[in-house]
Amino acid sequence: MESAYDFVVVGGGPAGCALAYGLAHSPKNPKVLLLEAGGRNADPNLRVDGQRWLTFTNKDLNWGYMTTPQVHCGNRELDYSRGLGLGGSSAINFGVFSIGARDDYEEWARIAGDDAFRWAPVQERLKRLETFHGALPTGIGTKYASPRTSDHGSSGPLHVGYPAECEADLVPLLDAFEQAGYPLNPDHNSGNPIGMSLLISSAHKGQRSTAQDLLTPCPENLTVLAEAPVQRVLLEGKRAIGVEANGKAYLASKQVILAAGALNTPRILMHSGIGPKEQLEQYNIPVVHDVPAIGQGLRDHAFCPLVYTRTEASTARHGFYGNQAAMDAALQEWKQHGTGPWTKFATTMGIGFFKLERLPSSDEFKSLPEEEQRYLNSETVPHYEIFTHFPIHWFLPGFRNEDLNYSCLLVFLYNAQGRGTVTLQSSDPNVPLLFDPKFLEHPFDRRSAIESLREVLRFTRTEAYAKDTVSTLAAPKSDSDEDLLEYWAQTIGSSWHMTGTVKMGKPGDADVAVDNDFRVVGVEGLRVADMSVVPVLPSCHVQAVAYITGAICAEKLVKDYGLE
Ligand SMILES: Cc1cc2nc3c(=O)[nH]c(=O)nc-3n(C[C@H](O)[C@H](O)[C@H](O)COP(=O)(O)OP(=O)(O)OC[C@H]3O[C@@H](n4cnc5c(N)ncnc54)[C@H](O)[C@@H]3O)c2cc1C
Repeated sequence: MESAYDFVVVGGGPAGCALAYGLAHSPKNPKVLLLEAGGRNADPNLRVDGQRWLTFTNKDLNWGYMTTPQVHCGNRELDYSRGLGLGGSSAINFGVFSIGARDDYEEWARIAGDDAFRWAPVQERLKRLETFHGALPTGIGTKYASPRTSDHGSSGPLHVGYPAECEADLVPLLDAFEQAGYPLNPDHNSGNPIGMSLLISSAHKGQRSTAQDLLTPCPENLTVLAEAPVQRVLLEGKRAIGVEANGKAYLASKQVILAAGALNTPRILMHSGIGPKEQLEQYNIPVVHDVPAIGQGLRDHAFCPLVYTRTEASTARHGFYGNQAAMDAALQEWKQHGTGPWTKFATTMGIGFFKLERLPSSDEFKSLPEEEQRYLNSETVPHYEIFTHFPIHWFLPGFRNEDLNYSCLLVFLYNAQGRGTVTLQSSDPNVPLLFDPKFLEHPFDRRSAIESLREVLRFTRTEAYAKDTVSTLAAPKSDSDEDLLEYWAQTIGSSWHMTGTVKMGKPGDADVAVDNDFRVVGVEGLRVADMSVVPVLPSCHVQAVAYITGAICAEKLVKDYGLE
């Protein structure tokens, strides 16, 4: 059978779209097919900036995954959402656009043995990806944000930046952090995220940006097929020749690249006979190549909330969220003009990345491998994150109208040392894998959780913050180790930053599934380019890393096939 395409890309998330974009726009115009399991996501009303927190509740746009019961989190099964449809998880995510620490990329380059992943070339690629809108929201001075033009792009397909307006209590809160000893950082996307910053979002002029924006306009040599869930890779011996989606074959003369995300790419590989031999045999899947690492290196960030009601004078949230008519009118305004309160409330917040002074002297830290200690001690790698203004009233069942003047601080647990798994549970390729992130299983993760929450509690008790607090809605009973850990266990959520299930590394390393050219070990013509391969857990909300992953893979393919 003749191949209609040079490249077949599976999955239309940030990585898949960046990859298809890079290939299709290369000078020799190769024929590229992008297959996406979900729909086209064409409805502009899914892009309301202030409603970015709710899109994932739309069942048609979400694979609807849950974790297995988390042993260290009260055996709770946690939401493990993944985006379904063009844009992938970027179409349902919360719009935080953060790129991480330059030392993350230096570490990636070290692990992979390839300078392509170092910070300097990565920053140049990020600049090509974005159009950064750096005008500050009304009332925000350059003290709070002053990004340098040289750190940002001005003509990429993804529009990111600050909104035109922000909530009344944002500046006072940033001031409170500064007064409490947390330094301000003028730009969390400069390569050094340490400090408290004004959030940059994947949104512009009240409208969310998603990976779909990379496909618009769509070049003639790129074919995008929606509603095409791929079940397996088609192989001749150990060479990939195409993929099968709902009984139809799509052949690639050059390469098949899987970009179905960290939870679904391993599923396609395993059902193609590529993965841990014992698991495949247990489900009667003929083994093509035994790759024990596939599905073994799952990492993720987790978070927990602190919530306080605040004085009426300090926030305007009740007046908006407590008034359905005001929200409906605001939606009409957004639909007609793209402006109004839905472009202001919960569209920018404070985002802070910090070191924990006490962590490096803990036994749990000192027990880590030396390389990991060195990485965690490097200048730009934070130990935890604080995120302000999260609209938690939408997520806490029974949240009372009268409590809507509140402040919510999220504490994010970084650098998880636990390694979770994604494993087969059926021989049917349409059945999801089992997802076990093993939250709080590793002693370091528990120590880090305790110390970060203790630190944020300390902040809430400082005069600068506490003066506007009326009552506590959600917080640990005390700051003893036991109470802090128990609070994490009862309130923990995934940040949906799943990473590392088809890990990249140097061939021969036991935990490696792809080499630094994204090639699946032991199989020809097959690459993986999405968050599955990333061998570090980046110090950020990771969509930017997914875009970069797709972009780097495209660059390497363009070079390999002489498409420049
Ligand atoms: C609720 C939520 C909130 C988040 N918030 C943020 C945030 O604020 N900021 C941030 O940076 N990150 C956030 N993330 C994470 C971020 O969106 C993801 O890390 C990123 O989108 C991953 O990109 P990816 O390309 O690897 O995979 P995905 O975005 O998951 O894309 C994979 C694509 O492949 C498709 N696919 C899967 N299986 C198949 C198949 N068999 N055949 C064909 N297609 C298939 C999927 O439908 C999907 O479109 C959030 C994620 C979620 C779910």
